Amino acid sequence: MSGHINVSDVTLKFAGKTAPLTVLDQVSLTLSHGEFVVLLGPSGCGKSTILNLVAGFVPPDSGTISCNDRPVSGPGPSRGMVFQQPTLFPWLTVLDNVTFGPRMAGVPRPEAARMAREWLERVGLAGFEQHFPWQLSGGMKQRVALARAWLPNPDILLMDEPFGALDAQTRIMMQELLRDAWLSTGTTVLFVTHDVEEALFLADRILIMSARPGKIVDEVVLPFGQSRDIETLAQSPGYADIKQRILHLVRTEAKKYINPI
Ligand SMILES: Nc1ncnc2c1ncn2[C@@H]1O[C@H](COP(=O)(O)OP(=O)(O)OP(=O)(O)O)[C@@H](O)[C@H]1O
Repeated sequence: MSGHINVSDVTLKFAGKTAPLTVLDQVSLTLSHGEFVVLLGPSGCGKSTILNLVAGFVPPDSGTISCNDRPVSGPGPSRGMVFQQPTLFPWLTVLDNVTFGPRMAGVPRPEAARMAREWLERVGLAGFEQHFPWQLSGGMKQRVALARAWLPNPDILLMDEPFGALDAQTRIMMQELLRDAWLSTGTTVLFVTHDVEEALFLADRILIMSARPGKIVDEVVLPFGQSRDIETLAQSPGYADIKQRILHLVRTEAKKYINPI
């Protein structure tokens, strides 16, 4: 099925100083087509590693990962990735950055440019096609990264704290932009953040991870519906209780780093 992610019993170890470091311990999670799922958990618990596994950048030591019912054996165009740093090519214009992937995949330049202009307009960058990355603010660069990730129409977007480096106001605008784009495309999104309010605005479902070795320890399904207003969401019934529950879960796990059991 398109946009479906299945991570089953995945364990991953990295080489440590003296012994292998178990980063993920029998992690399982499933995302349905079009779902927006946020991973929350203490620093170092393996959130980015889960994205890297689903992206196909690293293989698991054991367990299986499949997307669209096919085993993941490497990166592929059905899975886009957005990082905290926008990683644009500094020597290419905005338009050439956004069309780079499709052009490499053989899409004719005029067709790639037409699609890129559509996406640049959607992310509020019409008129900036010929600018270079150094002429853009951090938020504008991240808009370019969003347009670039969405242009090939991926089934799945993997987002690793994409707004973590932005100021509070820009961050809110980017969250609204992302939610609108997600609602209109139906792309499945797996999103990593440390920000509980960001998770509450964006997600259908929040998965809470334990301290390392990472496991999924809890799941919160958000009852706020599709239509969310970032200014008034906090007044929704249940918001304060859900936020408190999530903060408690995340803080409990984070404290295990400070006071390991
Ligand atoms: N390539 C690697 N080689 C060795 N260790 C690694 C590698 N990548 C990640 N790690 C270790 O694996 C653990 C999990 O890293 P990961 O980046 O997935 O955590 P995270 O939950 O995303 O953290 P943060 O929230 O701080 O970004 C960390 O202890 C990290 O040092």
